[in-house]
Amino acid sequence: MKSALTIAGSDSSGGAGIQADIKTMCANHVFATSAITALTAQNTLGVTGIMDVTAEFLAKQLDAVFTDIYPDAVKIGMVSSSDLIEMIAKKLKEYKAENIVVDPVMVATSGARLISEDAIETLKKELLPLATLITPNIPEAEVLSEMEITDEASMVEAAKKISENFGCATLVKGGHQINDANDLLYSNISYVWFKGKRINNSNTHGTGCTLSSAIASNLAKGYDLDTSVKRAKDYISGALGAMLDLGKGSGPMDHSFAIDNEYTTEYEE
Ligand SMILES: Nc1ncnc2c1ncn2[C@@H]1O[C@H](COP(=O)(O)OP(=O)(O)OP(=O)(O)O)[C@@H](O)[C@H]1O
Ligand SMILES: Cc1ncc(CO)c(N)n1
Repeated sequence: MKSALTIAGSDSSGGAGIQADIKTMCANHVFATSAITALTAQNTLGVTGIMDVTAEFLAKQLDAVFTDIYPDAVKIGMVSSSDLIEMIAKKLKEYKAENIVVDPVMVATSGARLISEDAIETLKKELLPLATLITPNIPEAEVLSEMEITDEASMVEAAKKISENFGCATLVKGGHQINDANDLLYSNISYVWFKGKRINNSNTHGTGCTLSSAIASNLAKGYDLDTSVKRAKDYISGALGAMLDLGKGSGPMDHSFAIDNEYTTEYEE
């Protein structure tokens, strides 16, 4: 069985972060290992507390995983401080990690800030150049490209800028669009749209974490980038379309849809 490592924060409500990543990897038939960057006290209404691990303890987790169950892909999510980002970059280089998907998490669905201002600079300098793929949502793509995104043409322009600046592929996610949910993949000087029908479901807690973990899972299984994004887009559409409604705010998605219905057949290896 292939394995994927998630380096991310814990979400006590189970909808985003490490918990979403592990559920997604499992449902995509990949063994999930983890290195936790922070604990968050969080539910569908918001984040009430964040406690970072130390860089030394993060390094211990990464050493434990890389020296034993070497990952076929790595997904990186919430990393709030510069010293943690620097440690991750150091370890990814040391262990020659491959298939690295970076979800540049900045703000939670509920609006809470999950990265410090100075850490954004470290992310750009140290981590993004190591990525195979970066998966910003529209506000994150605006920060990384230093331009405004107002339509599909500016999504393409921003994705191109990010790819050129950091030397990797970029998927600008369209979850924040008004009418559509179209994601744009820019890689090797060309681009492709992954068109999604917008699902009328306000329970979108953890969509970004889930999508990036599904992409990492498919890369771990050996699919090329385009196919991995296509399969991940199908997965997120299924998980959102299952219309789970838990909690008092923007609730989590249903990962068991992939186990319960014919979707399993498509994803069986
Ligand atoms: N209502 C929706 N209907 C269909 N697809 C959606 C919807 N909302 C988000 N998506 C899809 O979910 C994926 C994640 O996109 P989104 O832009 O929501 O990421 P994000 O903002 O990083 O997520 P998060 O809320 O976890 O931070 C994308 O593939 C996007 O197209
Ligand atoms: C731990 C964690 N990571 C990422 C997100 C982004 O959705 C979140 N809300 N919580």
